[in-house]
Amino acid sequence: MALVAHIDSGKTTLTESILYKSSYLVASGSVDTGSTTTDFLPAERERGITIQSASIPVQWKPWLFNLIDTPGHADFGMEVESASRVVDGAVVLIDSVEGVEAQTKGVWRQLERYGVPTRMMFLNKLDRPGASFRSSLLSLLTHRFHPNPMALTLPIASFEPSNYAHAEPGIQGIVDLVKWEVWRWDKDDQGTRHPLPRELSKLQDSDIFPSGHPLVSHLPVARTQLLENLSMFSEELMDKLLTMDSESSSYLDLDASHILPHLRKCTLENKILPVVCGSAIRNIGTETLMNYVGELFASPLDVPRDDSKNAPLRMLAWKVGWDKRKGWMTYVRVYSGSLKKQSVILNSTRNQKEKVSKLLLLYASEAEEVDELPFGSVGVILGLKYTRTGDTLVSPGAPLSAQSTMMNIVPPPAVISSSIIPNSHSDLKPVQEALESLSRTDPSVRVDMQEGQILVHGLGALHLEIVEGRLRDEWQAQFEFGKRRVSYREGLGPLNVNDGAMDTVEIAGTSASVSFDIRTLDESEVGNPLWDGNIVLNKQGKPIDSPESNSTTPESCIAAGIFSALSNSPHTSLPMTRVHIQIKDFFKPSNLSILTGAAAMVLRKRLQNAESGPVMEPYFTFRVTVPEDALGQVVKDLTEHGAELQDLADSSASPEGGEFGGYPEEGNYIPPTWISPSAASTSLKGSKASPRLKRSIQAVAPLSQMLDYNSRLRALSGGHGQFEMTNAGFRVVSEARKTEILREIGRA
Ligand SMILES: Nc1nc2c(ncn2[C@@H]2O[C@H](COP(=O)(O)OP(=O)(O)OP(=O)(O)O)[C@@H](O)[C@H]2O)c(=O)[nH]1
Repeated sequence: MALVAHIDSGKTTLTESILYKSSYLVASGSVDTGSTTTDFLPAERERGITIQSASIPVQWKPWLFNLIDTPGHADFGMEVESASRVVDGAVVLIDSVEGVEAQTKGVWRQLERYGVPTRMMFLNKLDRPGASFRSSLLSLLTHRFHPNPMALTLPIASFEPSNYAHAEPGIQGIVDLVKWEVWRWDKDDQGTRHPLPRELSKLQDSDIFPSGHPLVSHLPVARTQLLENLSMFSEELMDKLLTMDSESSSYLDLDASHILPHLRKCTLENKILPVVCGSAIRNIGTETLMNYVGELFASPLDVPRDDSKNAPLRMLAWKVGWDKRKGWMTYVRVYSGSLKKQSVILNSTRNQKEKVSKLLLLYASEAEEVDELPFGSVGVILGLKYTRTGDTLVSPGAPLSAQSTMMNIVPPPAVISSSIIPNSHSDLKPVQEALESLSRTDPSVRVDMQEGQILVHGLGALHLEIVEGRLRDEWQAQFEFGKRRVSYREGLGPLNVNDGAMDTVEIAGTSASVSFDIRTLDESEVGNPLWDGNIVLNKQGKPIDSPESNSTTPESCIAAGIFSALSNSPHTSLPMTRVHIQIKDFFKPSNLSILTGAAAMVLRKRLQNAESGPVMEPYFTFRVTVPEDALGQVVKDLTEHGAELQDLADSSASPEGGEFGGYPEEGNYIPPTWISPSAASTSLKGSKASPRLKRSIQAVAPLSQMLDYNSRLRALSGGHGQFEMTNAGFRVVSEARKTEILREIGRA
């Protein structure tokens, strides 16, 4: 199970709270004092952000979870990508002051891409002034997360009725609408549980809510709506409700045991999106969340796979780490069979045998050595030398059918690069080795040589900063970092040559022949705008994912040549993207290894003969929040830097459901605004222009124009502006901009 969300939504804080509640920690740590369990890299503790995802086994009641805390910053998106590939469930956190944010959508897309079977939303930070349960729930509809978000719990802002009238912010308790109980936190972080009466009259007289408390009359309405909405997806529940009298009982006497099986089925079938709430920092709502994760999420047994405990061993390496003392650490999820220590396994992606030395279960930075990793577990293998993220591992004797590789984990595109200059000649080799090791632990870091210079490519400016720090701290490399440069791409230009002709080249006296079909990818084949790459197919039309380090078949040798030629266009030396190539035919030479060079030469010649293609540059979506009085200046600066404005909003305005493009509110229970009274107080502010009122702007801009945006925004807003950015994909540039780019890279 993974916790995923936009940066700063509280994932690490919630992880601490879960560990604390599951008795793993004596007292929960804090990101604000740098004492958390999962953020253990020095850079994570210094900055209070998660950079690498950490996996911890957690025993919660009868359930055993592997909890993965992932980074929220888009620059570390590779970690979410890998986690999404291996989990059966994800809890998506939302900061209830902000609602759905840019990266919430980013991680949601990643969960969808890998088909994570079960998901739940946790509306966090309800203790904060300005938090709104209603607006956050509505933002799930407006942003089209799910047509049926279903609130299973509601926040109790206060047990004192008059606080609702005076718009006192906060959260003191939670109502569980399914289990029909109230959780109450007085001062400490231990909540007490109180079952609610099953009869309306008793509910009104109960001593849980003092008389006049607005929730007393609202809760039966909320439960009735929840059950009626759920019954739309379950005939059995509907039949049951029809036999009950909703007027007199409001379905209050229906026990949770009659509701949970329907909730679980609808969650597994993705018909509803369960929503719970709380405040991670105060340990409010953690237990209810974990109970629902246990009760509703898919277990490895629910997910339809033909694998099982007794099937042959099959694992996916979802992350590779490096530790000074332990060496290479390969994080795996065991999909079938079980793995014993001191055994030999086969990396079926690379066709390479590997020796397992030790097996570990990790508790963030602490490790426990075990003899076996059973089916369903997430653990670490020590001793593997060749395995990389995304590789499939099986037992060497496994039947061929079990050796097929699983869906690969594809790193998001690199958009920024920097040159690395070793301090002296003797530092060159250690720097290269450090880079090789680092890119093995983080496949979203790519390294190449261009005109004698080492270039390191990453997902954003912060990513490169972390790379720089890790090279120095973890590998003690001695180097200087050059100027950061945006990464550009070239597409395929019109082809001039006779398509598909067999080209023969001679290398070292041996001749080899290859032919390809080449074309530009269609829009429909690109699919996700963030996708960046080429499609290479073998003769039978099967995709070849990435160049293998030690190619053994003629076609993998040819593919290695294709990838090498595409990494560097003959026109601009930029990497080529969105090219579709199929190997059409080849003549196998006596020496296989020359096929790689031959394929690269043939392809390069074809590309040279083609006209030069469109140049593309990375665009980012910027969400900028500034005081009203700085708005004009900030907008002007954005437009001057080539940004396209998408949205201007009063940042305190709550998104209304049913907005253009959103899912309709009908058929959903949407609580009233007063449920979180602090939100009511915020919306009373009105929209009169005031220098304190914050406004937010959303714009899409070329990254190249925004590298110094941090300092620019500081100057424009007197230090009161904030922004966040997410990758919006590569876009084709105008002819004028192409000339500028070619000049910048020294090709004009
Ligand atoms: N008021 C309030 N603050 C919270 C809550 N949960 C987390 N925070 C604070 O929000 C900030 C971010 O919390 P983190 O737990 O680091 O968030 P994160 O989502 O793990 O952040 P990244 O991993 O960097 O994406 C910290 O200052 C926390 O103390 C909450 O429930 N209420």
